[in-house]
Amino acid sequence: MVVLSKPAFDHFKNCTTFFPGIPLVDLSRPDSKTQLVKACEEFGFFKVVNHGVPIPLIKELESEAVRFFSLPHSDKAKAGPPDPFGYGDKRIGPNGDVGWVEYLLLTTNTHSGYQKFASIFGEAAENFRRVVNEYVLAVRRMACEILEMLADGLKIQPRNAFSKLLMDEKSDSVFRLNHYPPRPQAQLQDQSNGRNLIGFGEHTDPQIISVLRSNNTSGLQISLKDGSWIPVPPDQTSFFINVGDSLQVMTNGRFKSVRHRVVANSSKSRLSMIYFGGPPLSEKIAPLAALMEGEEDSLYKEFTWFEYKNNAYKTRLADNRLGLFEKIAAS
Ligand SMILES: C=C1C[C@]23C[C@@]1(O)CC[C@H]2[C@@]12CC[C@H](O)[C@@](C)(C(=O)O1)[C@H]2[C@@H]3C(=O)O
Ligand SMILES: O=C(O)CCC(=O)C(=O)O
Ligand SMILES: [Fe+2]
Repeated sequence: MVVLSKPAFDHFKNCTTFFPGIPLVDLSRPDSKTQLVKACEEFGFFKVVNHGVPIPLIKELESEAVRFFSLPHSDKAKAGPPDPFGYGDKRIGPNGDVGWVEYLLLTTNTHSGYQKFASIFGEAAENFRRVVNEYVLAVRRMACEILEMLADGLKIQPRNAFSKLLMDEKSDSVFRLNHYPPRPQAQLQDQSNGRNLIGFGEHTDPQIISVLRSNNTSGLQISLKDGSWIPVPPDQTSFFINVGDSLQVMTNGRFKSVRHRVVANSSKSRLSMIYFGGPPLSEKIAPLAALMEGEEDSLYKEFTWFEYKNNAYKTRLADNRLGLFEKIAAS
């Protein structure tokens, strides 16, 4: 007889639909575009292998991040508070969200995110900046390939309809390093309340696409349509891809932006690095005409990425940010 641990039992008890597992897409396979479309429609989330991002580059960035987060708190705090860029500790965003996490948030299209960093960390910042830049270029290339395969899979012309927004020199993309310290010993011992320590509260990402890589510590979970939470087994040599709110709108709801969160229940620290590929601020976010069938209406009112982002920063993490822009209000 198979005996499930309590968390595993609770997980299956709460699931009302059969979940076949996190979709895995091998980007080198000829049929990957079909699998990508299916994963974006069903979950808005999938894992990719054969991604072409060099493992030594990933490891180099990880070492830099570990070095930064190992500094005394008073040193790291000099690169904060986040405005929204810079070093942050526990507070996420401007509206009262907190998590068991410290982070560094950087913009990828100007050097402004590094300015306070550089003035504090001197030469060490230079190497850090070089590695972040190389890494961001590599993951952006992969994100663009995925977006082009998705355009092919959806039979959209031109195939760079999505990816050109990330390649635009004014693309408003963001890069984030999250460090979740090990759960405090006292809470590890107190298993009786069974409560999760929230590392990063549930939310959807506002941008087009997010590319996440973590070390081998678990914690990330995605929400299925029935509201159940599925743990994502970590894999440090693969990437996890999220559909963001903007891609949901551009596909008129065909692709779903996935709700996700991080629980920090581990005795090991979790380190994640996420590239959020966004459009230029002036870009109009609307369903692509090539995708609209027959008399199909847009599910969303028109807005620019500037308007969406501006509103996002007035919301709490768990809020449904797309609700305000839906033509028929969400129930
Ligand atoms: C609570 C917040 C943090 C966030 C801005 C917001 O007001 C709502 C969206 C949040 C989010 C989630 C995905 C990314 O981590 C992020 C950088 C983003 O673009 O939107 C964060 C924002 C943040 O941490 O500044
Ligand atoms: O750190 C993680 O694994 C995910 C964090 C996340 O979802 C985010 O920063 O938007
Ligand atoms: Fe996220």
